[in-house]
Amino acid sequence: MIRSIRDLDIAGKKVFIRCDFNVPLDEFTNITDDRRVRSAIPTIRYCLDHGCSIILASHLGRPKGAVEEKYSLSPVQMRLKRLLDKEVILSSDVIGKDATEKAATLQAGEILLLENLRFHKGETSNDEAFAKALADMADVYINDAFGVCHRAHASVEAITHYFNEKTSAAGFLLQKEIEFSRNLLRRPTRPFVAVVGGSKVSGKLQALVNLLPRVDKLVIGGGMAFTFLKAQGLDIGNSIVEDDLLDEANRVMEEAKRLGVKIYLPVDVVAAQTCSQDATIKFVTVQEIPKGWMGLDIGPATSRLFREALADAQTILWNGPMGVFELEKFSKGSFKMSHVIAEAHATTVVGGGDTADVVARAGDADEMTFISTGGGASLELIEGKELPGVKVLAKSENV
Ligand SMILES: Nc1ncnc2c1ncn2[C@@H]1O[C@H](COP(=O)(O)OP(=O)(O)OP(=O)(O)O)[C@@H](O)[C@H]1O
Ligand SMILES: O=C(O)[C@H](O)COP(=O)(O)O
Repeated sequence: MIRSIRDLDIAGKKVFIRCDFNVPLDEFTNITDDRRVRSAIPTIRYCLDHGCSIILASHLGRPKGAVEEKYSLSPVQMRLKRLLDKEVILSSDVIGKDATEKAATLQAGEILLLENLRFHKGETSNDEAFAKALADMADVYINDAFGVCHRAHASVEAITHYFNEKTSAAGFLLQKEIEFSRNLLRRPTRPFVAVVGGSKVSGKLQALVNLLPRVDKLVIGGGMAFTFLKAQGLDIGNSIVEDDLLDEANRVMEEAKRLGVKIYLPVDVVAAQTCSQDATIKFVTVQEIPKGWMGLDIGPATSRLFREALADAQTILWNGPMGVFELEKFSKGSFKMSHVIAEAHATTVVGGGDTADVVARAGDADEMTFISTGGGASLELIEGKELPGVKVLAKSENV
């Protein structure tokens, strides 16, 4: 069991809330799906209702420990202002003079958003000094960032070393996510089919290995598929691939065979020489991707194959788009997948920032049973792993 914000006495306190505001942005840094921001509102409102001053913190994208303007949390600040109908101050640094001064003078009812945590290298290295500097800003720590709970990062893990059971807990979103995944997906109605795609192959391959004993079928599309296709000996041109994971991909396929889990891979793709909206495209089988071309979406035959694979599913878990859906030319496979899952007579669970964006753009959000704000995090939870960010907030006998 996880400690809840409701278990704490937060009245009038300065509360640090770790959120996952890692939202999809377009080329003009407009937020294309604000689900992760909207999902944080109940916890923020609860703190406001209890007379707290609030420090919000999040990462956005994967800057490498230095400031990169395109990853500023400024679009999130604007969206929060609109959703809360309230001023939200954005600090210009993370633990520097601006952030610490603004945090120190924050009054009840005021909200400070720290700049992107990953602008500081201490975040991803789970650095104690960085975590302590964050912790020193507040009296209470709340984790509401389900999407990043699988990362032992400073604002998720090390920071909890500076709080105790009476001053740290999970927010409402984190509690809801954990409850849902644990209750429903540990005892799924069968057939249980997992559909995975996207581009984070290294981050999600291990999750596939652990998912195998739990699922009946595994559908692999998106950028993820090419590591598997290459492992099978196919020439995939310039498609996205992780060459050092070919053996691992083969092991997944062997293990699936041993367990009787059927794996479905693309049979055709939409290929182009460049990943751009004005690129010339070709529909080719996976055996015929021309040299110098790359697969950027699943093709129509694959969409049909995947639809058939899902026809008898009673539980569907989808994580990772089927193609580069951000560009209209390569979005059809992802939208078709969204429609198929939305129409299925099954319990349907969607996870991941971009995957949730696909579902929203396809107009299918209301048809899904549950849309998780976590991608990698929800996969790891469903595999049965203990997430570092959740473990540190476990309820003990004394609370
Ligand atoms: N064939 C492909 N080639 C290159 N990139 C691809 C391909 N298919 C999908 N992608 C990219 O994958 C990205 C999304 O993958 P990702 O694994 O991050 O999914 P997600 O739903 O955001 O999950 P998470 O929340 O864990 O990040 C998109 O930006 C999309 O353009
Ligand atoms: O989008 C996500 O899955 C989370 O925000 C975690 O992001 P990360 O994969 O860059 O750690």
